[in-house]
Amino acid sequence: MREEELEVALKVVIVGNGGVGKSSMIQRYCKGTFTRDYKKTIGVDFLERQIEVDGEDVRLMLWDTAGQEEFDAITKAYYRGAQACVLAFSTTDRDSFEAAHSWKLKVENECGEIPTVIVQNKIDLMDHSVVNPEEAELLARALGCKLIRASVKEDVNVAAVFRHLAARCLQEMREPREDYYPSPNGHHPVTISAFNPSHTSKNQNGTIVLRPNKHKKRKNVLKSACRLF
Ligand SMILES: Nc1nc2c(ncn2[C@@H]2O[C@H](COP(=O)(O)OP(=O)(O)OP(=O)(O)O)[C@@H](O)[C@H]2O)c(=O)[nH]1
Repeated sequence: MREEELEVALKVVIVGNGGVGKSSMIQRYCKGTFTRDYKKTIGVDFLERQIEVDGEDVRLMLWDTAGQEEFDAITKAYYRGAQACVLAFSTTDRDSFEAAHSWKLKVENECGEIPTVIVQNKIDLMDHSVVNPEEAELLARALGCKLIRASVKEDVNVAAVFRHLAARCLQEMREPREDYYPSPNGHHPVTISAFNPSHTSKNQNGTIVLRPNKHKKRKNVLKSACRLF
């Protein structure tokens, strides 16, 4: 298998206060549907979608986590092993905007620094906005993240969020290429996946599963994973 045939699987967590549109975003992106009903997420949910980025197949595994605090203890266990994060707040919910810092910290505590996009959702309701544009930009700058304004309802910029994250992750994976050690028999790994949390292993199909250690920076995780081969 040649290097350019690597398949990449990325675990992405979607976080943010209850009602900001996390489940809707994943449904929109993976199923192309939108519903006006609000059914709060209990614990976590999961959907996936395959896309092509820079000629590479990328499998995005999207973890929808409950925004309500009552589920905090359950959801944070599911952050582990995530390689990218969508941090969402709602245009019409001031609390959700102000909670962004603490969501960022919660994810950082479990995953270290991972590529994160801040999504200001519900921009179709801009007339009722409680967050001014400069504030949103300041927040993104303070957290060192890209800000994307989106409307899941109108399907504006939803795909852009996931495409951006996938591209960032691919870029990070390519960075340590000079440290990439081929296996003793000269074969390269078939698949790189970050689906499972903690440490690195190879499954029966020859798929390489990256299992980042808690608090470990992703780049280092990738480096050590590559060194195994
Ligand atoms: N107007 C508008 N409504 C939206 C948009 N996205 C989601 N909604 C609505 O917002 C409500 C909450 O959406 P959910 O996707 O359930 O929110 P959530 O963040 O998953 O909530 P929890 O499961 O409690 O964490 C639903 O009634 C959606 O229809 C949007 O872009 N515009």
